[in-house]
Amino acid sequence: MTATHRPYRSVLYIPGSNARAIEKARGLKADALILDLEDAVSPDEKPAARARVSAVLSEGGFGGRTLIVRINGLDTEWGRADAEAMAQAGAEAVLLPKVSCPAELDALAALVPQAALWAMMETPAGVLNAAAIAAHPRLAGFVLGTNDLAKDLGCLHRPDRLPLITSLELCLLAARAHGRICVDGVYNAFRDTEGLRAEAEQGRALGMDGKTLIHPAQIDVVNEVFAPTAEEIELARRQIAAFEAAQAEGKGVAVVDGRIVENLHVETARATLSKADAIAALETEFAR
Ligand SMILES: CC(C)(COP(=O)(O)OP(=O)(O)OC[C@H]1O[C@@H](n2cnc3c(N)ncnc32)[C@H](O)[C@@H]1OP(=O)(O)O)[C@@H](O)C(=O)NCCC(=O)NCCSC(=O)C[C@H](O)C(=O)O
Ligand SMILES: [Mg+2]
Repeated sequence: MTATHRPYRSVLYIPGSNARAIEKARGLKADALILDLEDAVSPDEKPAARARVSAVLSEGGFGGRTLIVRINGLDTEWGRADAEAMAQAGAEAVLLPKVSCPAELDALAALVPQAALWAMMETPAGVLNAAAIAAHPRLAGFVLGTNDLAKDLGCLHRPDRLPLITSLELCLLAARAHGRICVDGVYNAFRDTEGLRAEAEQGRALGMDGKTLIHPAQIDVVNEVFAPTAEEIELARRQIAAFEAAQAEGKGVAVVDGRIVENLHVETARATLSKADAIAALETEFAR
């Protein structure tokens, strides 16, 4: 699976300092894992966490899950050593926090020549430069950092996320304009399943590929919310079949359930089926 065809419904942060959580993650049904060296790791623990994450990457054992390492910013005392260690360990993907302009990705790209780059979108400057950041040739995707963003904006954490909507949309627009993945921010109240579901549904409605998570209890809900439903899959199949039948009769438009189906709808239908297939393939790997 290529980076853009992998599912990113559930993207779980794991503190790089927490050996038990890392071990547990090998059996969790998260589509992707972020091994964190930044905010989840205290300054005292950072060198040991870096060494642990390097060792964990060499050991493997994570099946088809995408492994992303969030390093410290390159303007911190740890960032450069993190990046060099991840290059040495052959990390497949590296996530840079608080990206504010593409030049920061250039600096990272030079340090990790083998890795796909991911950018945390979590500062006002970063959001305003989202299009230029998304255009970076090595970028795989955005991860929204809604806690840092709320801090810098000075906005309230509201269930409807109204103060963040413009930023979420700007990042999505930029990501989609350049064919990048866009993963929503975390829901902090990790034992509040209904609150998580509501926020995940909002993210899916906006167009996010998935949601970042902080606790295993959050995985099942977002896997469900960000997967095509059985009804969506069945509708997609009928739309494709009806459009192909219409085309065979020389028509450019079909009608399904009283709604028109044109080639653009068929593109969406095919994307739905391909996402469902990618999820099924990954879930087969989870079951091994
Ligand atoms: C939030 C937690 C501190 C809660 O931890 P804990 O009290 O240990 O939870 P539980 O006892 O319920 O844990 C049950 C078992 O699950 C394992 N566990 C817990 N969390 C994880 C995890 N993230 N990944 C894998 N496994 C996990 C425990 O080890 C228990 O296992 P077992 O003993 O075998 O039963 C904790 O969940 C936590 O630290 N979460 C991650 C926090 C984090 O990564 N924060 C930084 C990322 S969010 C961020 O930075 C936001 C962004 O930048 C922004 O700006 O918005
Ligand atoms: Mg942050």
